[in-house]
Amino acid sequence: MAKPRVHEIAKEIGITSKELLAKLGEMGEYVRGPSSTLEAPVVRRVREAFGGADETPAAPAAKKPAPKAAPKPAETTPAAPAAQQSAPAATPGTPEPTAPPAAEAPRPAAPRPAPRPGPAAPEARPATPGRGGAAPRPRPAGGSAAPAARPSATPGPRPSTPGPRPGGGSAPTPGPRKPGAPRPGNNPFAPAQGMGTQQRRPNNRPDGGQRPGAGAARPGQSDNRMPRPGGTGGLPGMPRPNPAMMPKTANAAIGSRPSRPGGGGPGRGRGGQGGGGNRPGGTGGPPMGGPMGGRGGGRGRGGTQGAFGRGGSAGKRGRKSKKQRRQEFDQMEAPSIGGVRVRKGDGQTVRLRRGASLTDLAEKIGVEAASLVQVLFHLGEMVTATQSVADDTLEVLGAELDYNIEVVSPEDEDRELLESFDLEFGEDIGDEDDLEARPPVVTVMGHVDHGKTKLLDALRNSNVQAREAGGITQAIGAYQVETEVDGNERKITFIDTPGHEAFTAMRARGAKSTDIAVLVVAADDGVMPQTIEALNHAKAADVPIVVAVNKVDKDTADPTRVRGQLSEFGLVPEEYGGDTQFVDVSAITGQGLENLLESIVLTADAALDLRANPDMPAQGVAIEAHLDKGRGPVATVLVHRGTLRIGESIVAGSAHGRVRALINDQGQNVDEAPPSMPVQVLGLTSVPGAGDNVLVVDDDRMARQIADKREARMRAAQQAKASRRKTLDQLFEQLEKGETQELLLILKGDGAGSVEALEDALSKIEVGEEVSLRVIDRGVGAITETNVSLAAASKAVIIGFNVRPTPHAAQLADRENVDIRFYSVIYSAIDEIEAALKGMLKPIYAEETRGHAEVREVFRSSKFGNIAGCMVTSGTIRRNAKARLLRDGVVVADTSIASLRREKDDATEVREGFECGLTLSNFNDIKIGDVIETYEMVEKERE
Ligand SMILES: Nc1nc2c(ncn2[C@@H]2O[C@H](COP(=O)(O)OP(=O)(O)OP(=O)(O)O)[C@@H](O)[C@H]2O)c(=O)[nH]1
Repeated sequence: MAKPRVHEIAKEIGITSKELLAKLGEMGEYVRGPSSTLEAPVVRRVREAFGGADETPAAPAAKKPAPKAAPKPAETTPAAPAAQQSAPAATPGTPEPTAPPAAEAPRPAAPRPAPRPGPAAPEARPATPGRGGAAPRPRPAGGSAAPAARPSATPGPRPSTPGPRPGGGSAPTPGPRKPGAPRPGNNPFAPAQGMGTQQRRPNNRPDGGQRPGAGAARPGQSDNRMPRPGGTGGLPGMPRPNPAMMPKTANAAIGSRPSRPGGGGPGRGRGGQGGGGNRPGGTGGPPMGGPMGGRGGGRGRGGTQGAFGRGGSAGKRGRKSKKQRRQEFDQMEAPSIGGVRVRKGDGQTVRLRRGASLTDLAEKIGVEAASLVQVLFHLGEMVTATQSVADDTLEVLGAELDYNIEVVSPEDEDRELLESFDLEFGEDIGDEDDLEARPPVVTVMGHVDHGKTKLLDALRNSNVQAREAGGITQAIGAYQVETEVDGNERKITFIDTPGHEAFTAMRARGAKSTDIAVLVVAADDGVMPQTIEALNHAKAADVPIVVAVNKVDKDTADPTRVRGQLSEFGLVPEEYGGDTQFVDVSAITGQGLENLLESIVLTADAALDLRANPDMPAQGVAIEAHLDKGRGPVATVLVHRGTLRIGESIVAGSAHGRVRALINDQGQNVDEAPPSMPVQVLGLTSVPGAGDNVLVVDDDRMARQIADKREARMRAAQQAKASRRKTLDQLFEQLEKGETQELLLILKGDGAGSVEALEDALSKIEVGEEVSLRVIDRGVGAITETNVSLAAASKAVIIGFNVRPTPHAAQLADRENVDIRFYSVIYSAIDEIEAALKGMLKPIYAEETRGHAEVREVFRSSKFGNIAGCMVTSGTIRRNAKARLLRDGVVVADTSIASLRREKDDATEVREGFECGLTLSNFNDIKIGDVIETYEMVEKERE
């Protein structure tokens, strides 16, 4: 059963393999090489073509039309030839998709290319009919052909495929395809017609893939289809009339595109129906309503097969599963939102990360991202498919489509991220026995001017520990004081940033940095609005409150009143039977400070279980961070659990690094920081944000990976925010104002010092108020992909000072068109950037009127809208020129000349005194008497 190979047949015929391959090519058979095998029908056709006897039994000589025809179709079905011819004929008319097959020349009408309806065509048709499929053939007409084709084709071919196919049905049918030259596969339309399919099937050729459309049609598969009973009749396609299919998704929606010439022919009209319409081949299909239409239409060439397959046989190809079909059907019935058809959901929950794009959503709900873009557009927002979209926008869109969009919170997302590294943040490892008491962390809040800062200073200065150590307290964002309670030395950590805003901002970032709130109320002023606000913030965070009634040294102080006032807000003093500690203090005299410390400790003991496992990789929160000259990024970390040590790899938000040094609140270097101890951490590669969580991980690599992922996520979230902010209105506003231009820079240097120095120097550049410079990121080390992505997203320029980009970063920069400038001398960097800034000074433009035209007539055109018949009354009117439409001297529209005609010809310019016809971009409401004024914005020299 071995199939003959090309070189064998070539030898048999007496030609070279190359010649035979060329001939096969002409016949539309794409065979890979001399050792490729050939299917029997092909062999037969080849022999015929070379005057040999047709050995194939199946192929009834009769059918085969002329030698010419013989070739192609044969592939598949020997018998088919004749039939196919018909098909081909039809094809001719149609445009050729791929057309490689052109070669088929032999076929009547030079298959594909030629639209010409070969004489053969007609004949062919007839043939088809016979097969049952006849009717369909309508193709001849060309467009309509499609439909017809399919049916016929299908039917015909299949049956014919006697040989190969089992039930081929009309086994005898000579190779239908042949004739028409344009084998289905080759024929662009084929898909629609179904011819293609068949052919493919028939062709079991190994090389099937080569066929244009054929790829899919594996021989075997084809066969399968054929056999199908239903299919056989030739109406294979017909059966499936399933309209649903036609409308393939996207196409369906749009559906109406006019059909391509080829495909559409007659059927076109219908084309609209199915998405198929659009496709060349497809078009035809739909009309038929037939089965094929559906498929073909939707998938385009390749798809065709599937389409047919269905009808005929097995859907094995798998082109479309039932589910897919179902989807298509759904889609077809999908409601139209703003003219866009998008399949709706059923209230399902779809989880999306913050900053997800429409493409992400589209993937999850199985629709085209482009449709979502359109739907969103109709909902009033313009975003691209890949742009990050704001949470609420996603939710609104989801609601519109009947999906419950769940935007995964940053906290959840971060938890998932850490989990992927087998890390867990926020929990102590081990059991009860591993836990040890830790100092409470306190935040001081209260109304403005009630003495928060003063109190924090007083507490710090009263710090016994500091005094004894002789250290100088350092403002590192937090400090610890010691106090003796019941004979025990107890520590308390104060966060040095007073105010509930900072407290809440951190909390909003998921950082639980405070155990107890000290609410400062000036005794002379009493409870004030921000006192209540602070109170509410503390309550919301479920943090116990200690009230410091301050300024009791003042004559006007009335501590009792404060107690009474706060009682009304639920803070009842212990002395009144409540459970809130009130302490009278004076930040000035130091009165009551020790009592305050004691109350804090007692409250912590009474209300909280402040314990942590000190023997685990440290976890905490960055409460402050900045870029220090010389030391690089410095972060003050409050350790929550575990003990932070020098040399450990840490990740802090999207920053990472290895702990190079730890400095306590007295400026002393320490080797480790246990729970609740604030320390400055040196060694990070970038500056984390306040509130970022900090954790020690196994190694630098893991730290970097986590940091990079967080960075990417943050960027996406930022883009989402930014994108939301940029409405058209705002854009216009910006344009109109044109006041400021900003040069965004990302600085990368070989050391924190040089980066600092560069930033410093840059900040001193001044070229006027119109332009400014902003460093949006800086760092030490090579320019990374992260830097480039940020630059691309922000349209920033990267300055590399004695550093180079990594290979990947360089490639990305190329791709994204990111400008990277390298310097090794700080002054040349400054000079160049200064020049760049000057170059950004907006050019000055002035408007110059070019011409006027008066509307004398308005012609309505279904194709172009309203066309203004004008007389140019001054200057010239140029196509594409900016234009205003004035009505009674009032500007009704500011647009441009979309098209311009003089008489019946397109014109680029029409001068004064001539008549012209024109249309305006996006403006249709033209009336007689309107005046169209064209103008140009001309750049003027700056002085
Ligand atoms: N007499 C007296 N004055 C105080 C006391 N505490 C603070 N002050 C004064 O009150 C004023 C405000 O004190 P701050 O510590 O700046 O108050 P704050 O609450 O931090 O103010 P903001 O930072 O503006 O919210 C300053 O002039 C302090 O000197 C105190 O106990 N007694």
